[in-house]
Amino acid sequence: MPAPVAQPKTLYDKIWDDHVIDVDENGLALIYIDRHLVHEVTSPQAFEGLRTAGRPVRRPDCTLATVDHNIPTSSRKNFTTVSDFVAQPDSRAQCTTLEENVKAFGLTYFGMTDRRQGIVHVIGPEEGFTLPGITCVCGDSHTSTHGAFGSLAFGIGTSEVEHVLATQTLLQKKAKNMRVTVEGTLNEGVTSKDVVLHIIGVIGTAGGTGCVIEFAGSVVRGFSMEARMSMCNMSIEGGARAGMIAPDEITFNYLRNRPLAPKGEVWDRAEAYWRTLKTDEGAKFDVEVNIRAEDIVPTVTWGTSPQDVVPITGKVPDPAKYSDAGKRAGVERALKYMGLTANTPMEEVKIDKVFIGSCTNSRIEDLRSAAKIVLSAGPDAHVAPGVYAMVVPGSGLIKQQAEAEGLDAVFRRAGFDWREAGCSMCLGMNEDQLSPGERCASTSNRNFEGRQGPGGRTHLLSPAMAAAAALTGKLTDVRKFLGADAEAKVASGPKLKLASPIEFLTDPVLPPPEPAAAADASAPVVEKPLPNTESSSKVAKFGVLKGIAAPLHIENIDTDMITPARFLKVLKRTGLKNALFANLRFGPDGQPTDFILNREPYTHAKIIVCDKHNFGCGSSREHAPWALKDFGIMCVIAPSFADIFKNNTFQNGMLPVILPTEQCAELAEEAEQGLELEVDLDKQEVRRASGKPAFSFSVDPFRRHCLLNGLDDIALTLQRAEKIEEFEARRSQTWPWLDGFGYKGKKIPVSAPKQANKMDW
Ligand SMILES: CC(C)[C@H](C(=O)O)[C@@H](O)C(=O)O
Ligand code: SF4
Repeated sequence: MPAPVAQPKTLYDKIWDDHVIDVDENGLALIYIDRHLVHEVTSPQAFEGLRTAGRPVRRPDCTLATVDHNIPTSSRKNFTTVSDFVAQPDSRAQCTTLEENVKAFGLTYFGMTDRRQGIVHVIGPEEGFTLPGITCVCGDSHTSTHGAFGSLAFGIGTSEVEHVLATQTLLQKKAKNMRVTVEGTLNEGVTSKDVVLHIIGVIGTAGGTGCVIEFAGSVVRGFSMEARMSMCNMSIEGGARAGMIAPDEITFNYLRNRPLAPKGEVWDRAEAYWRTLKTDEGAKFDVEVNIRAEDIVPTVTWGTSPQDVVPITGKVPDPAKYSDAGKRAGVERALKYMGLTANTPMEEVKIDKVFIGSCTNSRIEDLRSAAKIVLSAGPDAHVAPGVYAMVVPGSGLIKQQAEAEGLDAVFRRAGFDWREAGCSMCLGMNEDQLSPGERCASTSNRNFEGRQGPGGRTHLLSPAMAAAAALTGKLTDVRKFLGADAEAKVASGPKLKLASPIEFLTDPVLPPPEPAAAADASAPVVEKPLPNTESSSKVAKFGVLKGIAAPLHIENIDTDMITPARFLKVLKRTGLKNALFANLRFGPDGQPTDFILNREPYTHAKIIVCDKHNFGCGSSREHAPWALKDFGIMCVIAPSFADIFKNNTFQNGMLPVILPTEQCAELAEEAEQGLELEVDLDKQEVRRASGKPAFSFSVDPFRRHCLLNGLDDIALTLQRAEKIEEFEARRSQTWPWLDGFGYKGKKIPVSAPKQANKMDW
């Protein structure tokens, strides 16, 4: 008999197949996780869960933690301890809690006195912790960034963080394959940020829902790793949990000699494997999108969703031109929030602040490209009067490299504020925030209502465009700063010395730990690798839910809207009742508005019915379902959900129900009349008080089983310990470089040997 012909596979298929430990009859797979990044906001409840259940972290060698979201970006010159330095009590509590947890569980941690500290999605690649062919997760939606290395990287909620800490695995259904190909030649002034904003404008914020996107084509192949990271970073803004790019020479050159990348013979073996990681000829994609590079011009957003993009040469859209009433209402709402008038040329939009930073655009090339614009405006270039512009490098090492190159001096001389590494004004969990009504040109990734501070208005753009806006005081076509004249000014400006990042990655790396190494002695109870298979967290059973349903008619309800950033500073899963839709429910004076959940009978709502798509998009914050639950809402009915949010609701014993838009609209209408609904999970139907026929829905069989019986995922997974161990043995044989090694136990001082005089710590 002839041997069966192997089906051509996509890059995603290959990585997926290499990580499946076990699959059930419904296609739910248990997959192994190679790399886990941890930060202070989404981990406290997960560590608490481990403690309560007496479980250790299964693979400290594959886990890396840092603080980024909450920390101040002011000078650390007088830094002594986190407790002294972080003034805001809730932020401080999250930072010190992470410090206690990494100590107790024996994890590698880049804290605030470590120059490797930085945004979690910047430090992973920088250190070589992120590698091709791996699975990589973090309690953060922009984990998609790491897909730029040809890895399967995606954000998870806090319950899943706990699952990974305890088991180094996750339960996943395979996603669909989507390919976005960008071919042609890019126009002058167009960067990967413009490309990805353009793509999101084409596919929409739900375009990639349920998919893993592979970015392909000559334009993507020509991009540096930094540019690729900016693209994959924003896959989540296109609805896809993960985006990826096949590894190639550019990837290998970036990784070679990084502290945590394999070395010597192991590198050769790894590289040979990495070279097989590309989509086979003839492999099938469920969705294909083709983009012409020539169609892209420098791009900005005008509204409150990342899909609200427009070329900088364009105008604020006119709601009157939308025939669909729902779309028209959406545009009107966004323009009102943004304080914009229809048909205003984008270049006439004045700004108050500029933010150059975030996990999308805070890497060395981003800073270089912004600095080049400043230089191209000549020696007298200065931030426009009345504008405040800040530059926040993505990590301490990037800051150091930028200072060695002289970029900080370029920015400072022109009146930019040069800060310390962190998430900063991307989401304003620290002091770096917009005031109500302020308008910001921002290199970050989200322009949701209130994203950079309540009432703040965000326009997303590239670092070069942000620098141009800072100098003119309004959104500006960066091409005005390009050309021969500009080049001449750059050439006659201060001489910048291009440095290699490797010069700064000089910290010693420890050898791999012994195979069975457990967490250090101060860790709680760590005897056996998989000790507790008893159900620990008592998830309440979901049977029939009867009650008032609150109708919502908003498209793309994002998790920033459900739970604004200032409420993420909790250490528990509870206490979030007032966080729910806080910016809509309470006015600036703190008084309740007439938002639906403040009105009777909806103050007692147990269900939300939304008749618009993409409920729960954006951030992976599990605080969104926690806030809903605290309010008393255990079920959300909508035509579609963002993937991470949907998962997070299940993890909390809540039920997301998907029904066709017309049925949601019918239910919303009954909800408007104050009629109750009855959601029956066992029968999978929604019954109506109006007596009209019930609507049927379907839920993944495993999720349904867990909800009906109140089962805990972690305990169920730990029952498969033997299979996990078998996989790990095979993994050590086949991909030995994946058994982590690194800095554990070594504290690296902030001052660098070479640039000590240049540091501002
Ligand atoms: C805090 C975290 C859960 C969140 C995310 O998942 O994206 C944050 O990084 C954000 O950008 O909103
Ligand atoms: S999107 Fe912003 S807040 Fe979220 S990880 Fe990136 S920099 Fe931090």
